[in-house]
Amino acid sequence: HTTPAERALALREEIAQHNHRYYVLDEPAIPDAEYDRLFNELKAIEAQHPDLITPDSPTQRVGGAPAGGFGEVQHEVPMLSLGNAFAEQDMLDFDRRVREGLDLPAGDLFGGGEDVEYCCEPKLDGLAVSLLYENGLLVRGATRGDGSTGEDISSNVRTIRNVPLKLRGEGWPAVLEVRGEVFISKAGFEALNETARANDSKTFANPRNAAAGSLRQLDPAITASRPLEFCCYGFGRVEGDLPATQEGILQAFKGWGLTISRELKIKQGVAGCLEYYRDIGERRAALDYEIDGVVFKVNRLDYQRELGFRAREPRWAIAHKFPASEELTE
Ligand SMILES: Cc1c[n+]2nc(N)[nH]c2nc1OC(C)C
Repeated sequence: HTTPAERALALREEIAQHNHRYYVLDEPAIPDAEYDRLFNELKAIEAQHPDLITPDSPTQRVGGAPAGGFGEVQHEVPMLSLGNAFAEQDMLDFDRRVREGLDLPAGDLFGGGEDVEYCCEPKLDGLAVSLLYENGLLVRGATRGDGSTGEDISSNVRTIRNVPLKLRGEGWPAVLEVRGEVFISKAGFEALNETARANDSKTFANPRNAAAGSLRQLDPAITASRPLEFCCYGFGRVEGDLPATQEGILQAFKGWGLTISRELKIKQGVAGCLEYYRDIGERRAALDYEIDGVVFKVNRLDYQRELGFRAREPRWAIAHKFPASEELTE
């Protein structure tokens, strides 16, 4: 015999597992009807015993609109933008500055220089967002804003289905601020505009605008109706330990139920970065999300700290952008 509290806990865990499989792994294990039955059973128990409702319950994804608009959030660790590389020479200069900044031997025509290891991934064309987890629970979401002050969009980020309300597994820091991109896929964007046309309401110019417009709705139920997704790319405030490399941190995030880029790769030296840039450039049209470049980050965290940030952007990271596309938006 299980008590309502035990049954509610078991259902929360089982539903969280199915959410992870469906929205993060894209490998559902049960038909939607079975999922709905579990969800409705939990809603019924919570209706009879409201004291059993917890913030990480899947029934709490779509809350009420924040009274009086979005509050402000001060970013303890500024959310800076990236420096850009446009031509190959810009990448060579970036890598040289990195190696000089780390006092690594430059080598000569006959080699001998030590390659810096870079963590590479596509630069999603969405909206930078910060998610704050305390003791594994999602407690706040915020936009980048001007990098120091953003908007509190906690009730809206909770509706993004691949954002875990509670981190999975164990070993996560007591305080973990995850940073990443909120975006809408190309397929999600087409479907959204198809629906807008059918309802004679306004269509969106591009997926980035659609994501921004959807995130800044005061009513979370509207946000919840939009096909928003989140992909992590970094971190901000941390109280506790993280792995010693960019790639190790992102793999840890994946183990905690967060989504990272499937295109994440480690490359050696600037030659490896240019190879990655060409490869993603060739496959760009086939990706199901819009990107405006690729991002290279020095993989070792001790090197990142040693290089630090220039006035407004890190010395240890750069976005290598694709030429702006001339074709008109639809
Ligand atoms: C602004 C930004 C944007 N992006 N996008 C990716 N993929 N990585 C990444 N890193 C960023 O900033 C780093 C300094 C963490």
